Parts: sequence; C-alpha cells; structure tokens
Amino acid sequence: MSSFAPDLFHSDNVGLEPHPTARDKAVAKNVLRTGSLILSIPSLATILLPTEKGQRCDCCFSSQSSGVTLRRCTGCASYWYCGTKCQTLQWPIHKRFCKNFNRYFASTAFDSLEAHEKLDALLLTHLSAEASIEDITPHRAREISIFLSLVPGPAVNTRIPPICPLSTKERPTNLDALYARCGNNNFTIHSHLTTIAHGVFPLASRLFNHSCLPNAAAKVIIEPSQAISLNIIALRDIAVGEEICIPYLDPALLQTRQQIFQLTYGFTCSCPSCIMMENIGRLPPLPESENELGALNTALRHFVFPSWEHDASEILLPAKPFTEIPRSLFPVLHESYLTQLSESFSSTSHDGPSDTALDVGLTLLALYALIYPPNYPQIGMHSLEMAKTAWNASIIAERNESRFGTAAVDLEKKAQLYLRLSSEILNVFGPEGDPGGPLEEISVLQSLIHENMRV
Ligand SMILES: C[S@@+](CC[C@H](N)C(=O)[O-])C[C@H]1O[C@@H](n2cnc3c(N)ncnc32)[C@H](O)[C@@H]1O
Repeated sequence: MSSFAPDLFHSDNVGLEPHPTARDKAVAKNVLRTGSLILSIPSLATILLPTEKGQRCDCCFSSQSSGVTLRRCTGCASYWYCGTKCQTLQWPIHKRFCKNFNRYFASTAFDSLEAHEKLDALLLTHLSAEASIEDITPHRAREISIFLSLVPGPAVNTRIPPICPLSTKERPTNLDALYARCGNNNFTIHSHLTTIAHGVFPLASRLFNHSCLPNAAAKVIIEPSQAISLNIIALRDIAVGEEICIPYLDPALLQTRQQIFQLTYGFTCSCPSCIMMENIGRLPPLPESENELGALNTALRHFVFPSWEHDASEILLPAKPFTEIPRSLFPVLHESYLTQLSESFSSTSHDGPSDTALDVGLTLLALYALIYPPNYPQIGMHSLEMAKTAWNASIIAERNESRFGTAAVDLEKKAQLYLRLSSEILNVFGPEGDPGGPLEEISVLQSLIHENMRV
C-alpha cells in the first residue's frame, strides 16, 4: 500500500505516485525542460568532511579560499562560522552539544571509529539534537517528521555509533529510528564535483528514487549566510507522468553498483543499464596485448562517435544508447578499463605527451558518453579537461613551428570543439558549489581562444 501523502509538499513540477517496490515515486506534473530547476530542497543536517573543517563555515559552507573570514565558536572551539548570521542559524542545534563536544571528540569511543563511522556519528549527533529541540519551528518539525517517515535502510549489523551527549540528561528516544534512516538517505555533497560534505535532505529522499540512467541530478547551492540547499535539475526533457530519478551513486560503477545498492539501500536496480549488465553476465576479459587494446579503443570511438574519422568537428552527443553496445565492445564495461583510461589521461595531460593525452582522452570521452546519460556533468568536466589539454598543446606547437602552422591550428580547433561540448553540457547542470568553477574556466578559455584569433 502506498503511503502517498498529499500534504507533504506542493510543487507545480512534481507529484507523488505509488511505486511497486520503493513505496512512492516522483513524477513530472508538467513537461520539465532540459536544465530547468525541478525543486529546491532545504537541508536538515550537514557535516563537513574532516579535510574541509576549519576551511569552510560549518553552516553555509562558504570557503576561506573564496575570501570569507571564519571565526571559531568560543564554546567548543570546534565549529567555525563566517558570521553571526550563520552562528545564530545553527545555535538552536549546536547549543545542545557545544559544551560536551570537545570531550566527546577526544574520547576513545569516538577516536576508535572508522572514518565513515565518525561521519555517521556526527550526522546522528546533529539529527538527534534537531529531533530533541523543544521550541522547534514548524518548518524544522516537518523536516524531522519527513525524515522519520522515510523507508529505513536494510537492517545493519553495526551498532549505533556513540553520539555526542546532548545537554539533556536523557538519551534521545528516537535514536534507533534516526540511525535506521541515516545510511540510505545520506547525500554526498560536492562542490565542482569534489566531495566536501554529507547531508540529509528529507524531502529529496522522500521523493526521488535512483536510476543509473537518471533524467535529473542534485546539486548543492552554497549561499553565504544561508543553510545549504539542494537543487534538482532536469538533465533532459522529462515528459508529463515520467518518473524523475536521480543517481544515488556514480553510474560508472558498472560492476559493483548492484552490490552497493543491496548493502546500503536494500534494493536491486532495474534501470535499462542494470538490466543490460545483467543480461551480459560475465564480461569477456580485456585484451592483454597493446595492439588488441588499441583496436578496442578505436572500435569504441567508432561506435560512439561514428562520424569522427571523417570530420574531426563531429563529436555528436548524445551518443548511441548504452543498450545498443555490440558484443565485441563488452570488455570496455570492466571498471578497470575506465580506471586505466582516466589514470593514463590524467598523467599524460599533465606531463605529456599531449598527443597521447588527446588520444586516450577521446576514448575516455567515448566511454563516458556511452555509460552516462545525456548531459551528465562528468562528460562536460572531462570535455573541459580535453579543451585545456588541446589549448596548451596548441601553444607549445606554436612555439615549435609557427603561429599559423597546421599543428597549432588543428589543436586550437580541437580545443574549440571540446570547449563547445563542455559548455553545452555543463550549462545544463548550471553553476554549483563554490563561486567560480568549471563554467568560469570555460569563459576564461573562450576569451583566450577568441583573443588569439588563430582559427
Ligand atoms: C531515498 S529513499 C527513496 C524514497 C522512497 N521512494 C519513499 O517513498 O520514501 C531510498 C529507498 O527507496 C528505495 N528505492 C530507491 N530507488 C529505487 C529503485 N530504483 N528501485 C527500487 N527501490 C528503490 C530503496 O528502498 C531505498 O532504500
């Protein structure tokens, strides 16, 4: 039976309908255009990664590197804020554990936890502080009640991690219920696709199921002096009545993702990509000889970008659907193939030779375009790296031959092509995280190319 709740939220874009196994699903009430904002969702609790602690405001995540001055909380000296607005925003929760935090943080009980358990313990501390506020606002009360109404994760054998004692003497009564929902409703928060934090966004959890070929994606909005929120963006046009899905983890984990879904979320994904992987079964091994591997790379590029050999300006996206991949290309679905390509691209794009970087990078682009859905940000980020590599190579070629030499001009054309692709894709997802980022890099490189006027 569905627990469809009409009063849960109101949106002109999203409705809730029963789902055969995941209780409910979010469906489009209108045609949702590519790149449009579907819904903006507030956070209930957020935790910075240890590497970001002291570098960002614990409330709004504004970063010191973007010019913000941080001040420590004088009570615990462990939380940093960019100003009184953020400190005041967090105080109703923070005051519940501020005085006990240092002793807790230095305790053996906390110190002996694994890194991921520490994050769980801190998130649970924040959630239990939220859930035990007496003078709670109606908005926060609603968020907590949505969180407690979520489908719990699979029963875990692990014990509840020790949380920081709250200012009340009693142990929070609903700790088990809160913890049961932590694992499968914990969003990884990125800035420019680098993980900086974890967070709980109850309405996002309540609404959006997972797909490995999602039609939407979540991005974090960092606004100075405001709590973190999550924007859900349409990656392609979504028809009325179509389910809106987001990725719970990187769809490129082709071989291991089902295991993670089972362990963390307790479901088996049945998206077209997972059905395809299941039908393929055991993957044929990757070739060992350089020649055979080279032939496989070329075949992959031909399949994904059929017109590339005839016209270098023709990288047409979206690529062929993943479900049409021929048997001869099944070895490219090994996760190790993607790892090898990205390691090779990363080292050659930094240290050269640039022609190898551009060659490997094109194969990697083909693989990304095959396994990710259209407009997936990783495709655009990689295309931007390709544009930078081609541009740097064109400058070096110019020094070695002449300003209008064929090599320099060809490389500049490549830089323009990859830049156009990355701009088209990343503008769909739009700005996210810290100020600056890939969209700003694109416009800087566009001006450099424009000023050079070689092509
Ligand atoms: C974040 S919640 C999704 C919200 C859920 N639909 C609801 O009604 O509250 C995550 C849980 O939904 C279920 N789920 C999400 N995506 C699914 C999918 N593609 N197939 C089956 N179950 C899914 C799993 O039980 C998972 O632990």
